[in-house]
Amino acid sequence: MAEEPLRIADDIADDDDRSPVELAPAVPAREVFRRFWPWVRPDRRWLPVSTALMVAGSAGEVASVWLFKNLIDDVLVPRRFGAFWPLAGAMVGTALLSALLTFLGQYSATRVAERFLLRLRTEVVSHLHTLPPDTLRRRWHGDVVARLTTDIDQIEQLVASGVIEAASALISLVFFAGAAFYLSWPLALAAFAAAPVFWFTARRFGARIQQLSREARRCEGGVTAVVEESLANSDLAHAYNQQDREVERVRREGRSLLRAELATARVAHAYPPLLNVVEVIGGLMVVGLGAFELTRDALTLGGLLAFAAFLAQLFEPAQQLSGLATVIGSAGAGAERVMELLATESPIRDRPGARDLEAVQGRLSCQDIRVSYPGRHDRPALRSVTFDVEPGQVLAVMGPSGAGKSTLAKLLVRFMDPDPETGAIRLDGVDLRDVTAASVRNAVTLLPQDPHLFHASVRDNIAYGRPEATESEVRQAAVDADAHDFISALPHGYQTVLGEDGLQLSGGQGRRIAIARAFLRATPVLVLDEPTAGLDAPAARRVLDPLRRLMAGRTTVLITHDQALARQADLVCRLSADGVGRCEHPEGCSV
Ligand SMILES: Nc1ncnc2c1ncn2[C@@H]1O[C@H](COP(=O)(O)OP(=O)(O)OP(=O)(O)O)[C@@H](O)[C@H]1O
Repeated sequence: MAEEPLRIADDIADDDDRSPVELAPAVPAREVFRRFWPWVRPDRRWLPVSTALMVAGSAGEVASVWLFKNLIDDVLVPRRFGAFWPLAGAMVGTALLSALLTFLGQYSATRVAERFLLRLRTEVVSHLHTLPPDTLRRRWHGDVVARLTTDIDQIEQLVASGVIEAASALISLVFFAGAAFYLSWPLALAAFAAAPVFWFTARRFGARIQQLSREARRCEGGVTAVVEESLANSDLAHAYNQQDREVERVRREGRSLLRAELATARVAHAYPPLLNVVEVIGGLMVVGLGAFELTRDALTLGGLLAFAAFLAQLFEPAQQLSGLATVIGSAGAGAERVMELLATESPIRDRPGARDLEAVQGRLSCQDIRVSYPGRHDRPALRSVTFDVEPGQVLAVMGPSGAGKSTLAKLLVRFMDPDPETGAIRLDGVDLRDVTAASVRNAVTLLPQDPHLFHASVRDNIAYGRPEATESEVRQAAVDADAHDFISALPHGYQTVLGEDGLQLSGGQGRRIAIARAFLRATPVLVLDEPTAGLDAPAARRVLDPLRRLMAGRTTVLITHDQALARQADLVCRLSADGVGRCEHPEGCSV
């Protein structure tokens, strides 16, 4: 599902030279509004308020220009200085009021825009967190980050600030145009002859910009993804002397982005100067006609200058409105990518009416399950796996690489479910598919190989699964995990922020933090995925003691390659290379 839009586009691309983005369907503005309006809705009352304030600011500008006309006609031309002071006072007052209203309008528009961004970004992130890790891993993280930043920004520029700007530009346009017509309708008609040219160019340019900016956004996602992956694997790049290759990878993606951005810039930056040419021609026509009107006394000098000022003011909202085509184009491109993220569904969904698992004892059974990854139904990762583990017993799971051990761990925390129409995994006799995934995860703690340390204090890292834990509970968990001594020796003890000032823990210390985290959760079932893998013998020994304490009295599924560790288990499940499970007592008698 997640990959679908690109896959479809790739298929088409086989017999077409255009890029996938050019071929993917554009999202029309109406659809962008329909999909993203719910995140604007809580602030919808502010849209007219911001628009009204900005329009009032524009009205103030109209009034200022009108006062300027009076200044010329009543003070400068007749050389009557007496009328200057009241006019000057009125002009300053109007300018101040107009500045205040414009400020308030723009501030409230920014507030609406930022609150929209906050809501939508949080919603997309919360949707991403409904997806199991495998579904997320299938995507480039950098590309997801680009969708959460640039693409969401572009949607905002249409559905929140775009609405306010368009409405206030439209109303300002009416104000300035009304004032211009009031001053001299023949001049105004001449000036407005340029309007169809604006409209036509806006449409042509808008469509092209939409197409180009979609390609640019796709390339930007690629750059972010490669930079992120490259930095995340920097130790490998250094160790294998592949830094230049990593730089080249980023440069290659960057070149595609450069090409796409330049193509967009050629169109987007050609547009305003072209409009300026139209503006100059329109202005000259007005001056020529204005001079004619002056000679036949149909217009005063102040009137002509005020007219020119209105016209200049009018071009800004006109340009804003025609720039809307660009905004619509970019928002359509961003919307397509964000909608695709939101449409990615989790393969793990609670059944309607699924209840919570409660008061779990820890009797774990697995009956003849088969498990396949998406698109690999012909080659199941696990099949015919059966075992029964009583509360408090330890089941060691062994098997060669690729046999399906980690897949079994994923099933036990419901990152995946067994294939439909096959057996079930039961906890205290309840099929895990019949209860909520959250309650399964409340009963089962997974200790993955990677301790997953966050850039946060040691205390917060330990309390990750129970943020409300008291300081003494956190400390006790660290003591139980044999981590208290090295934590106390850190510069700020439990408040030391990991990763800050280059502070890294050793592999064994990291594991013990993770064990402390598991102690604090204190669930009846544990899944340990190769808890000593990657550690040297002394570090592994330091991890084993706290692990034994952790496992005591808890049903434990222990994935391991270590024969010595497996011998201490109550049961052993051996998975063959093709994912078939066979269970036995450690001594070799079949269960
Ligand atoms: N996300 C995935 N998508 C598709 N196939 C997968 C995925 N994860 C694992 N597999 C496949 O499922 C099979 C079992 O993988 P799994 O990771 O469970 O093996 P394992 O026994 O844990 O291996 P190892 O000891 O090397 O960690 C392998 O053939 C693997 O290629």
